[in-house]
Amino acid sequence: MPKVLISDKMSPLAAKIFRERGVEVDEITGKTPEELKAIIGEYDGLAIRSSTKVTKDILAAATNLKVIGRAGIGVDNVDIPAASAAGVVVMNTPFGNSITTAEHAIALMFALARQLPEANAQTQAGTWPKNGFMGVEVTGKTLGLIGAGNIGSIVADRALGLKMKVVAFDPFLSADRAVELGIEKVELDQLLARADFITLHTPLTDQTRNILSAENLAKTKKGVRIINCARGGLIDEAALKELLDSGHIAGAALDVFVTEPAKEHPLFGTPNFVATPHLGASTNEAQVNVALQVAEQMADYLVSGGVTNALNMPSLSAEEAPRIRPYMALAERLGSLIGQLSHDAVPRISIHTEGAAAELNPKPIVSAVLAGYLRVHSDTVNMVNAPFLAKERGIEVREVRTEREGDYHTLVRVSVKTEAGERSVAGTLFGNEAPRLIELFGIKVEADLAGHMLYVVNEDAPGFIGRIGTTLGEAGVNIGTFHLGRRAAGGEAVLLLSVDEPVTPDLIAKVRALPGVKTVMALKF
Ligand SMILES: NC(=O)C1=CN([C@@H]2O[C@H](COP(=O)(O)OP(=O)(O)OC[C@H]3O[C@@H](n4cnc5c(N)ncnc54)[C@H](O)[C@@H]3O)[C@@H](O)[C@H]2O)C=CC1
Ligand SMILES: O=C(O)C(=O)COP(=O)(O)O
Repeated sequence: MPKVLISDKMSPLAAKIFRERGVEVDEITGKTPEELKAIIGEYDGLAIRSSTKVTKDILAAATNLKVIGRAGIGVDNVDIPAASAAGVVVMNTPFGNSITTAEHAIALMFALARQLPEANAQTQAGTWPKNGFMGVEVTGKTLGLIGAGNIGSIVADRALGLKMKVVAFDPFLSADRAVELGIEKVELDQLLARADFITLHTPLTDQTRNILSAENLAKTKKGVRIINCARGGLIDEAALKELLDSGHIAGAALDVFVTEPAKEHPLFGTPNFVATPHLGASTNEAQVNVALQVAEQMADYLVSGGVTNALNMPSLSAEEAPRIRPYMALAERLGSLIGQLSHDAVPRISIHTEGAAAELNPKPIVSAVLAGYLRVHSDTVNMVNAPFLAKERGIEVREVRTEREGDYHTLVRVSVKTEAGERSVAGTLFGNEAPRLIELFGIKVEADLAGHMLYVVNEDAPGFIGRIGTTLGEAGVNIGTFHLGRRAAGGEAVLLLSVDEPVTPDLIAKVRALPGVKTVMALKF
């Protein structure tokens, strides 16, 4: 039974779902990295929020780990390249807490506009500060959105409802989408110059880190109010403090900090500064959504191999899975075959799908080819880390699709670039599910690729088949299937035999000694 560790506070529904789906679950929160390292080796799955940091070091100790599930959106606390290299799928729940987080941004905007936290504190302290808190209306003001994805678009919708004007900087926002959202797409400098309120809704990446740098903060309109419910690290906190102190920035509300938990901070106590402890996603509704979703997704993967919302692997929906799985098996065997037959590193692998195969999502097929190819040289390769490893090894991966059918209703061809030129193998599915090799280096040969096999290239000449049968018989090796192909009568011929036991070096030597044999190799699928 697969076993999952929930290492951050999560709705009890997550554990309930895991158990219902036949997954054993432990809930152990608040561990230090060292403590987590000591126990992570026992688990197949790790369910987290933002507190657990899944570093390279933790992953190195996670010898059984197959999936990390983030009950939330941001995955900057997970070393995704290291997880990919270790073959661990990383999933998140991209929509479950977006409304809640957008609402928090709007709440913080009002908190700033009317200085609610300080007015509340002073009122309850008994000073009745009626004249101390002059606010601003949001109606008619310009809201500058940095990042107009899921959360940013919801914030925009709510802000338009509040009669604000919304301008957005997001290089990936299309003009059509901006029109659909009723917002104006602008460059960052324009946003900085025009916005009365600025709210951030991008992930933390190398491109977004410090997007509100000291230099950019200095370009903002005097009296601007800034809200960050996305990630610490997007704003230069020291520059923010200076500009709040100088009065250039009229207010700032941060839900997220460069270092969390932020138990002390130079900004604390600054007038017009509002802080919440990373509460963006903390509503009953959002936490139920993300807990249910993460547990379902992780259980799907651990129990049946379904992949949803993975950040380092192509998704495979429940509808797609039955159609695409036989292709993945075919693709993996073709990748493995060409890997076993090519001795040198290849600079390029091309995957060509034709006919019915070309209508499918190509990503799982490509990943399966690469996994089959690379696994020849490493036991730790799988569908998750194969594209990553191929990139690391400098292998260019090309994908070509031809929807028109050729000789076969459906076909997958894998070609590698070698010093001797392009070499390719091709296969099809019989009855839409049984993988069959149909072509090997330009020679038509129809074969199952399964179990232990012997691959022989020889000169096509009478008597050869008898001699090879005798050689194997004398060695006590039972032949399962026998497949033949040749370029032309009397030319080069290919023989693929499946045998019941591993092919020994001794048997290879005996076959190699037969007249007319050019190449002999043991293959394994
Ligand atoms: N405070 C909290 O508790 C929560 C924080 N978050 C944070 O909010 C972030 C955004 O979430 P979603 O809207 O769901 O993500 P999303 O992926 O739907 O949207 C992000 C947007 O940022 C844009 N973007 C990327 N690079 C950019 C750049 N250099 N400049 C401007 N825009 C850029 C993207 O094009 C995209 O439209 C998450 O990555 C997470 O870090 C999410 C949930 C809760
Ligand atoms: O979903 C996100 O990206 C969040 O930042 C929410 O974080 P949390 O799950 O509340 O620790």
